[in-house]
Amino acid sequence: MNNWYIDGLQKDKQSITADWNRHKQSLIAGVEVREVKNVIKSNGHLTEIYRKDWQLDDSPVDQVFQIMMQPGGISAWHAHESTTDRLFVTLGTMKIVLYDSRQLSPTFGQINEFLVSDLRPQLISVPPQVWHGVKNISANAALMLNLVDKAYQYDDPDHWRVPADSPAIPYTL
Ligand SMILES: Cc1cn([C@H]2C[C@H](O)[C@@H](COP(=O)(O)OP(=O)(O)O[C@H]3O[C@@H](C)C(=O)[C@@H](O)[C@H]3O)O2)c(=O)[nH]c1=O
Repeated sequence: MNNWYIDGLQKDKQSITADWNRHKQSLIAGVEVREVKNVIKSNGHLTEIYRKDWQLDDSPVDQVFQIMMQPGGISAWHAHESTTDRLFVTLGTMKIVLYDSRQLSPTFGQINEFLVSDLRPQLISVPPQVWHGVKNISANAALMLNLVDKAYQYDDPDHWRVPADSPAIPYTL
């Protein structure tokens, strides 16, 4: 009997698996995710960030840079014609959202949403031409590394943007 139902109620769908992995979201074509476990040490912990032998993608690491984001800070939407980003949150918790606008892609129109944190580290490889946006959902400043396969070209940045509230991307950060 559901005589206790009220307007607008919704039943939860599965969000997590029995071993605490996020219920499978099918990845946008070309996106790779590598979950990393923190190695607890007597004086803190150690976290691997990138290894070539993880074979996440075929391209090298040409540059590594770090972004510090204020609490609640949003940096969106970005895309690169030929550069692969590999995003790794080293401090805090960030929401990383991807959108596939590639018309010939098998995952055209798809959104991927990741909650990434130093508590549960992940390396996310974002292929070229996939839109991405990030939001610091922590109460403190967050740090994110980007390990790119083509170093930043000061005189000709491989960087396209649309505003964070662009109706062209069906997601509100
Ligand atoms: C990437 C980069 C930027 N810059 C300069 C350019 C600019 O004046 C300033 C800020 O750079 P951006 O506008 O690219 O930063 P931002 O808008 O925060 O974009 C960054 O955010 C994330 C989510 C991405 O995906 C990245 O590709 C990255 O470019 O720093 C460098 O000097 N060296 C670099 O390697």
